[in-house]
Amino acid sequence: MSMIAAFYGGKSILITGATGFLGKVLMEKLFRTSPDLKVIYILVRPKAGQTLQQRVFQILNSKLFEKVKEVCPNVHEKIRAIYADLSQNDFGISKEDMQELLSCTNVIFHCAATVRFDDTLRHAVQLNVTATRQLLLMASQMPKLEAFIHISTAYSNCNLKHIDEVIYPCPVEPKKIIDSLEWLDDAIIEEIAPKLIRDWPNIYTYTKALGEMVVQQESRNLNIAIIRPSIVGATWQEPFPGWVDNVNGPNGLIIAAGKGFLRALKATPKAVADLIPVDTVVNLMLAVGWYTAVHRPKSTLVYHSTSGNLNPCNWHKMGVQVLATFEKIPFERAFRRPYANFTSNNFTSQYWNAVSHRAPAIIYDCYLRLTGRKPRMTKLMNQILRTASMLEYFINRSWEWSTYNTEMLMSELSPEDQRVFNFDVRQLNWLEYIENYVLGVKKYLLKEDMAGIPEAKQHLKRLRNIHYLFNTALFLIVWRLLIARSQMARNVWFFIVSFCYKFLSYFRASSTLKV
Ligand SMILES: CCCCCCCCCCCCCCCCCCCCCCCCCC(=O)SCCNC(=O)CCNC(=O)[C@H](O)C(C)(C)COP(=O)(O)OP(=O)(O)OC[C@H]1O[C@@H](n2cnc3c(N)ncnc32)[C@H](O)[C@@H]1OP(=O)(O)O
Ligand SMILES: NC(=O)C1=CN([C@@H]2O[C@H](COP(=O)(O)OP(=O)(O)OC[C@H]3O[C@@H](n4cnc5c(N)ncnc54)[C@H](OP(=O)(O)O)[C@@H]3O)[C@@H](O)[C@H]2O)C=CC1
Repeated sequence: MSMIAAFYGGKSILITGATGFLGKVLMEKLFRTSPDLKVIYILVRPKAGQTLQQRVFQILNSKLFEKVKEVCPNVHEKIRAIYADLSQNDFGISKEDMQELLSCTNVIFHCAATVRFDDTLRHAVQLNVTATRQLLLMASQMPKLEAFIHISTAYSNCNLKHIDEVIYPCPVEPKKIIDSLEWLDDAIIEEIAPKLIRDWPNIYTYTKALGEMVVQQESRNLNIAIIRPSIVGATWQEPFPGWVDNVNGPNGLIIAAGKGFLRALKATPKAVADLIPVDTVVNLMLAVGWYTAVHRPKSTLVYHSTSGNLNPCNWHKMGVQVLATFEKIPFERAFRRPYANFTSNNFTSQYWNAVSHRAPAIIYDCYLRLTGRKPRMTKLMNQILRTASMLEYFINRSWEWSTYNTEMLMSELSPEDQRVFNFDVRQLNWLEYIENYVLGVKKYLLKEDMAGIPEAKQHLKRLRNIHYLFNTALFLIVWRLLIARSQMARNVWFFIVSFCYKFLSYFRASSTLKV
């Protein structure tokens, strides 16, 4: 019998960010392993014209929840969506709902955040810092609360090279920043933002570091733990391999590479690609929830959910495997044949951007214009290059995250729990994982049918022939121009032709002699 699964039985669990990538996988696993849990409260806002109920309905009827419906047929009754907008000071939760949350909640998983790297400082502080403080305040009024699990990121201290499982202080107190944002206007805030974030690469990682500090300062006598995942990728095993549902992190780049738009990346091939499967993160979260509630550690423990120091894989190996999978399982209607150049050199990267990205986009747009259609490739390419440049910081460096607490927790689990809530990334086979990942991107993000693979392969062959034809034509044109204009080129040309002629004559003569 799994102790962790039994712990969540009969519990009321509050999840923020349940409609996000991590949140959905967390709910799925909870329902599947502890179908006897009492209720999961999720804080949701209406979005894209959908009401809360429509959003929940859509999640529960997605492929991700297929297995859940078998083990927990009344899952609809066990999920209670509560209107909340975390960017409002009091979350906008109604009095009755708040009363119910305060009196019933046993465990909180705080996943909600803005994960955009380019968000405004005001919005990012509101969500990643102020909302965390507000939630902690709510938690302090919950008499039945047993554990509060805060999800941060392994990159919250990416200005350091070696990162321990401790909370590092930020140069400016979060409270001071929250207070000053109340009276400063937006223009001034954006002006001071670069000075505030100092050596953090973006507002996201900076505000996540502030969020951790808030957790430390406002923890009161709560049982709190912080989990820091690195780059969260598709599912490894559960509920099935390769599930993904957004274009964040590597996903968008895999699409761009598979469709042949992105053929070069400024990346350091030997740098560690610290990917961690989303189901591994979720298993750790549930184990931490149990451990924090049952063992009540004296201080706030931080757990790293990273792969680099236990089972490292570098960007080169990852890239090669991604490309190998594109060969076997190509994406449909590719713009060019997938190919990728990883270079850490600035000049080479600029060169590849010009030759492999911008030039083909301009040529294609000319073709669209000539055929009376609206040009769109340059715009799309600029968007991809902007995204790639925002991720560059993370693919050109390696970090060392210590994992003492995570390993300690692993050793505390019973063999059954180690199996059901497996977060031992040493067991991960990267080649198999990456293949399933790319397949998952094709199936669940691009919604492409496997039946289309022969046609996709045929299309890639056509692209290869066009590529050869184009290169040959280009070579001949350049050569023709050179010969017309330069005596030196003419001399080289005559030298090559006479050399070939002499070689052929010699070959013919020697074969006649043998006969
Ligand atoms: C020998 C060698 C062989 C080599 C072989 C090589 C083989 C080839 C290899 C192939 C690659 C394999 C390796 C990959 C490396 C991965 C590195 C990952 C590092 C991740 C580090 C993460 C660390 C931190 C982890 C964390 O802790 S947290 C979570 C991380 N947080 C994020 O990942 C948010 C980032 N994103 C944004 O911050 C915003 O996206 C923003 C970027 C500002 C744009 O912003 P904007 O321009 O406004 O654009 P959007 O409105 O967002 O989107 C506008 C349109 O672009 C689309 N689109 C959004 N995104 C992406 C995206 N990525 N990629 C592509 N498209 C995207 C969206 O669908 C929309 O399309 P549409 O709807 O218009 O059709
Ligand atoms: N993905 C990754 O690579 C990594 C993620 N993390 C951390 O994991 C956590 C979850 O990330 P992930 O699932 O990937 O992110 P997503 O962007 O997929 O999910 C974010 C969640 O936060 C919710 N949210 C955002 N703004 C509000 C708001 N104003 N009110 C209510 N809810 C809101 C979103 O709701 P809605 O659907 O309405 O937008 C969504 O449910 C975050 O804390 C992130 O920092 C850490 C490391 C890596």
